[in-house]
Amino acid sequence: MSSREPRGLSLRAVSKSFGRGFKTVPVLRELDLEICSGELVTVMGASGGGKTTLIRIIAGLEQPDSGEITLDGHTIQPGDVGYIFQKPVLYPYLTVKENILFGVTLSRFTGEIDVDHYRSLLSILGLEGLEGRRPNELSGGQQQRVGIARALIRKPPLVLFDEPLASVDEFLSATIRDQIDQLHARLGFTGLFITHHLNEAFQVGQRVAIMVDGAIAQIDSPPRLLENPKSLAVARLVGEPALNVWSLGVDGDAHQRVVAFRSASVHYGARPHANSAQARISKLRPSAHGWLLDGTLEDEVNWLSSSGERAQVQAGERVLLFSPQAQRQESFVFSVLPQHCWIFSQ
Ligand SMILES: Nc1ncnc2c1ncn2[C@@H]1O[C@H](COP(=O)(O)OP(=O)(O)OP(=O)(O)O)[C@@H](O)[C@H]1O
Repeated sequence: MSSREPRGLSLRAVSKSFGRGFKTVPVLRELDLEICSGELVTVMGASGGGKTTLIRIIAGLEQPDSGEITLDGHTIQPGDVGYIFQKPVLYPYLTVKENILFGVTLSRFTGEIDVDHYRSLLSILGLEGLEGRRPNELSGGQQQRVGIARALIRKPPLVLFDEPLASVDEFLSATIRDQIDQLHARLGFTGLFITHHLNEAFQVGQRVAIMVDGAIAQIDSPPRLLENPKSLAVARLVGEPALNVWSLGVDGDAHQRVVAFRSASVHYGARPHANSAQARISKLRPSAHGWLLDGTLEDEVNWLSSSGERAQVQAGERVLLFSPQAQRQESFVFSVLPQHCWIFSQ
């Protein structure tokens, strides 16, 4: 491999549509993604957005219509990939040990069984003592961990996780996430973990790729995604606590402009400030993460950047939102923390 060839997983302009003629549905649209060698990245996106299609294509289970996919500069071979399915696919008549070792004993992957590696997988995944059981004698979470051990037994350089925690509760999910992190630190594989849960996306791996309309809209660390989403679609997907989106009308280029802010950043009882924008609240709706506010801005001057494009409200600047009740109850005033407030043109 020449020094100019990329290390890690590289996807360039990968496209995929399903169906034919008028019924063609584009699922991936010239998707680009670069993952460093040894990095674990989560891909988060809405349900039905194409995440499973993406990793099936990387694994060679589905063919792309166009685009290029390489691992460390080479075409990916079946033996390069460990695949963890949403629902573990275990052989019902084989024991836990036989299921885990199945891949090593297959003739095309013939190799020595690394007993130390096998033992460390059992230990990290909490499967010790269960080796003689069959899948129907295991809980769903234990079956999923057997599936993870089976995918990792050959130490593949690339590991693909297809929403493996979708059907376990949050407590167990947190335990398995921690085990996946330990395995990644120990084995150093390049990994892609797909999910539509924000918690999972933020707690597994180093960076999160946000998938919107069949492409990666932004790839960043969790704090950067929270503080500086590049578009309204990204802000909505990382929008727990709930995101309020208000129209600011149309700009000079006929783009719709909106201001978006998180409910959790709304504070009550703040004092008016010289650098404030005012708004009337027309409706308050409760959500699990705070109030969702419908309203109209009365003074938007301080919300605009000098270029008139998307801007984050300046640090130290206060944005005040007055509720209709304020006229009757003088102290009913909201303020929004500026670092959780953005302007988008779309
Ligand atoms: N083999 C197929 N034939 C036709 N359409 C398909 C096929 N596989 C997937 N699709 C469609 O492609 C779209 C993306 O599906 P995909 O399973 O990749 O999404 P996803 O993001 O993984 O969803 P989820 O999070 O709900 O699992 C869906 O509209 C789905 O119906």
